[in-house]
Amino acid sequence: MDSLSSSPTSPYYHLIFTALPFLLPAFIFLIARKSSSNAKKLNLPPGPPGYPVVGNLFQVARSGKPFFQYVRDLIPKYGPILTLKMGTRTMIIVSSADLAHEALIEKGQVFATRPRENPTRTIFSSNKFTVNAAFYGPVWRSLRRNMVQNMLSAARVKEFRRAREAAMDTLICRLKAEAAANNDVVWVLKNARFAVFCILLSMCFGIEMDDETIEKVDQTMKNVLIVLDPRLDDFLPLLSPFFSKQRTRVHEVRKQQIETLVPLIEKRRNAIRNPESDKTAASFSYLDTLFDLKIEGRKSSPTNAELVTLCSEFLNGGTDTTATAVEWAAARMIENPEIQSRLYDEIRTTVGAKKVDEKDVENMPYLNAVVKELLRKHPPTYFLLTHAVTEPAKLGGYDILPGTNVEFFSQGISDDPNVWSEPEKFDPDRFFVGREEADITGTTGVKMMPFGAGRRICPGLSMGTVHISLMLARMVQEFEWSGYPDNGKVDLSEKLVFTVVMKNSLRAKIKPRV
Ligand code: HEM
Repeated sequence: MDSLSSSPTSPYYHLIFTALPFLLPAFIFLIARKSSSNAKKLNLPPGPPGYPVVGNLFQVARSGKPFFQYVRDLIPKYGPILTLKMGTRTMIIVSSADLAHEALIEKGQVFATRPRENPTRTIFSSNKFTVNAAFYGPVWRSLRRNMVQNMLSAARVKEFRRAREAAMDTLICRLKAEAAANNDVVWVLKNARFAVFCILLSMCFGIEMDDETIEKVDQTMKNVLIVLDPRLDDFLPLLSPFFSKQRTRVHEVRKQQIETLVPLIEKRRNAIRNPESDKTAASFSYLDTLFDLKIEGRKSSPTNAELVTLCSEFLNGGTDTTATAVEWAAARMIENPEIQSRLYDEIRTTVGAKKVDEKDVENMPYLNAVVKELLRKHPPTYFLLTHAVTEPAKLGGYDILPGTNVEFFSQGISDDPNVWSEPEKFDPDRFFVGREEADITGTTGVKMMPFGAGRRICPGLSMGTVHISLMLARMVQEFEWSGYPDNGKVDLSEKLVFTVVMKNSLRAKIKPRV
C-alpha cells in the first residue's frame, strides 16, 4: 500500500555505514553539541544511547533483526514509550494500550497529522495528495470524506457484491487448477492476494480487464512498493549523492505507474461520457468520485497524475493487508485442525449445501471470532502509519515535538500480558465465549488496533474484514486444508515485506470437500 507499508526502516547498506565516520567528523561534532544542548531542556522518552548525527541508525541496521523485532527487544528495557534517533529523524515508539488511547483518542486531534515525507514518498503521494499521507487539514478532510462517504459506506460496499462473488469463484478455480498441477499443493498468499486485488481493481476503475492487464497493474504496484522501501539517505539526506541510481529508478517506476494507469483512467472517463461505448462498464467506481472532486482550498479537480496516485492508494491499501491476514488464517487452521472443523461445521449449519456468501458471513459468530483473533495476533501491519503532532504535546508525561515520527507498535499491544490472558496463544474462543472483549476501533478503550484508532483509523476497516471473512469461509467450505510438507507443523516465523507475512510463505495441501 503506497505509504501504507508498515516498516519505518529496513536494515541494509552496511558499506556506507562503515565509510560514514570518516566522511563527517567535524560536522558531527558541531551538530552533536547543538542537539544535545537542545535535548537537555526536553523530557524525551528514554531510549538506547546512539552516536552523534547517525543516532541509533547503525545499531538498528547492524542488528540483523527486522525492525519490529529490534523494537520488541527494546521494550522490556526502555518501557512502553521510547525514543530512537534515526539519523535526522527522531522516532517515538508507543507500545502500550493506554498510551495509544491517550494519543489517538484523548488527544486525537493533536496526534492526527503525518510527518513530512522523504523525496520518494513525495513523488508517489503527489506531494501528500492522498488520504494516508495528507497532513491533518483541508486536503485530508476532502479526500477522506470522499473515500468514506462515496466509496466505503456500508451501502456502497454492498453494491460491489458481484465483484466479490466473481473474485471468490475465480479464487476457487485457481486453487483447484494449481492443486491439480502440483500434487494438491497450493501457495496461499499469492492466490489470496490476486483475489482481493481483482475486487479492488474493479471497484476502483469499474471497467473489465483481461488477465494480462491485471498482471501488469499488479507488477507496477509491486514495483512502487519496492522503491518506497526506506533508504539510508531518507534518514541521512547528506548521503543522497550516493543514491543517484536509486533516484533514477524512482522516476522510472513513477513513469511506468502513470503509463500503466492513465489509459485505464481514460477508458473509464470515456465510458462515463459515452455510456454506449463500453457495455461491460460498471455503473459506479471510485474513479467517478474523483474526476470532479472539490478539494477544500483548491480550485482545480485532480490531475491525471493525482488520479494515478489516488487509485494506487486505494489498490495498495487493501491488497497486501487482506492477503496477509488470509495467509495467517490458513496457517492457524492447519496448525489447529479443531478450528478448521468448527468453522466448517458452522458454515454447513448456516448455509447447508449452497455457496456461502457475504450475508451468511454476518451470521457466523465462530468465524467472526476467528477473524478477530487473527487481527489481534497477526495485525497485518505491526505498526500503524507514522503519525505526527500538530503542535508540541505531552504523552505519558513526555514531550513530543512536531517533526518527530510517532510510531504505534500495534502488535506489541496485542501481545501485552497486562491486556490479554495468554496473549501468545491463538485462541478464537476468547472472543467466541465472550471471555475477553475488545472494541476493534479503540474508541471505548484500546486493546487491539489492527486498523489504528481515532481520526486516522483505516477507512477500509469494514470492507477489509468482509474480504477476510468471505475468503476464509469460501476456502474452508470448498477444501479441507492441511500442512505441507509436514501436516500439523507450521513454521510461524514472521518477516517484513510491506506487511508482516510468514517467513516461509505458506504452502498447503487442499482436498475438495465432498
Ligand atoms: C485487513 C485489511 C486492512 C488493514 C489491516 C488495514 C490497516 C490499516 C492501518 C493500520 C492503517 C493506519 C492507521 C493509522 O495510521 O492510524 C490504515 C490506514 C488506511 N487504510 Fe487500511 N487496512 C486494511 C484495508 C484497507 C482497505 C480495504 C482500504 C481501502 C480500499 C484501506 C485504506 C486505508 C487508507 C486510505 C488509510 C489512511 C487513513 C488516513 O490516514 O486517514 N485499508 N489501514
